Amino acid sequence: MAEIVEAAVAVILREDGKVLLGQRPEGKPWSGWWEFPGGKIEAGETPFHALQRELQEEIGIEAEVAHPWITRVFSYPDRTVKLRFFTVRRWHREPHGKENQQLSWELPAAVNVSPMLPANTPVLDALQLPTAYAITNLAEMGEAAFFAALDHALEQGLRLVQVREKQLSSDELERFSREVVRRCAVVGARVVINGDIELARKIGAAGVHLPTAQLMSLEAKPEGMLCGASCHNREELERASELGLDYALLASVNATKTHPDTQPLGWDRFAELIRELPMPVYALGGLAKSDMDTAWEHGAHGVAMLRGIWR
Ligand SMILES: Nc1nc2c([nH]c(=O)n2[C@H]2C[C@H](O)[C@@H](COP(=O)(O)OP(=O)(O)OP(=O)(O)O)O2)c(=O)[nH]1
Repeated sequence: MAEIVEAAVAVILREDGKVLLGQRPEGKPWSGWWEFPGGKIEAGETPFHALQRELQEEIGIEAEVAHPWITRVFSYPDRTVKLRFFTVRRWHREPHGKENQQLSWELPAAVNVSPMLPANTPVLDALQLPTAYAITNLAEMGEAAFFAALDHALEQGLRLVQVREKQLSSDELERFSREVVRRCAVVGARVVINGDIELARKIGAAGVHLPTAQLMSLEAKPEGMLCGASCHNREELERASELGLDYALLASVNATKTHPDTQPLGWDRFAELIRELPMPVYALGGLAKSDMDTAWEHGAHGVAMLRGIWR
């Protein structure tokens, strides 16, 4: 079996949404290709220490905090790499190329430098998922209050919404979903439809969100659309990873009104369950935007909300 190289890699995120990319210097394999700053984890080093050392050596910064994010395994012709990604939102000093390499701040949705190391393409897709994820709550709010809250949340920056309204007839669901898609499109927000791949395609939604039963029975990820799933345990998360889904929701972090009898996971169990997964995972269950930092600290991509977002 080919050697497995483990690396610690930093997604350094600026407040304007841009991430820092660097060009691999002369003399290294794949020189000239663009990558996230980082490098090999040496014997005896933790991933976090390797990250700090590489950031210091390559770009002269110190991460103030670095949160574990996703872990991706990729096979190059000569080696397999296991890339442990961290997000870094606060750091000390200004990054500069200490190895004479070019650096560039880029929007994940519109990267202007190339070529990118091939392992990183899905990572740029994952970075286009916003950190706040909303689930519709028409059932409890009624249409007028819901649409007012949706418009307000979109104005405040919401960019990803799941339509989940199990009480509606199929006609009502189509009508409601079309209206959500229409309002979201105005600001470029994406919509996923719970459980209905056909409806998602028919109305031009960005994708579909699979309830757990559908996740476990589906044989392949639906093509050409954003696709996530609801998970409650490691087995379901691994299924989502095998299918190559774009994200997962893991519930329930706290006790919720919708599922009062379910034993909540709590943050430590949440962090344990999502370790080393290749796709971003949102924390769900009794959470609000104010829980974002705690979610990041525990490895989540962000927070999914059914009630907390509409207040
Ligand atoms: N740093 C980094 N490495 C990546 C990324 N994507 C990706 O496939 N890789 C691969 C390239 C390498 O095979 C491996 C990381 O090793 P590296 O060559 O950057 O590590 P290093 O700086 O410690 O290298 P070296 O001087 O010891 O040769 O992971 C990425 O975004 N950043």
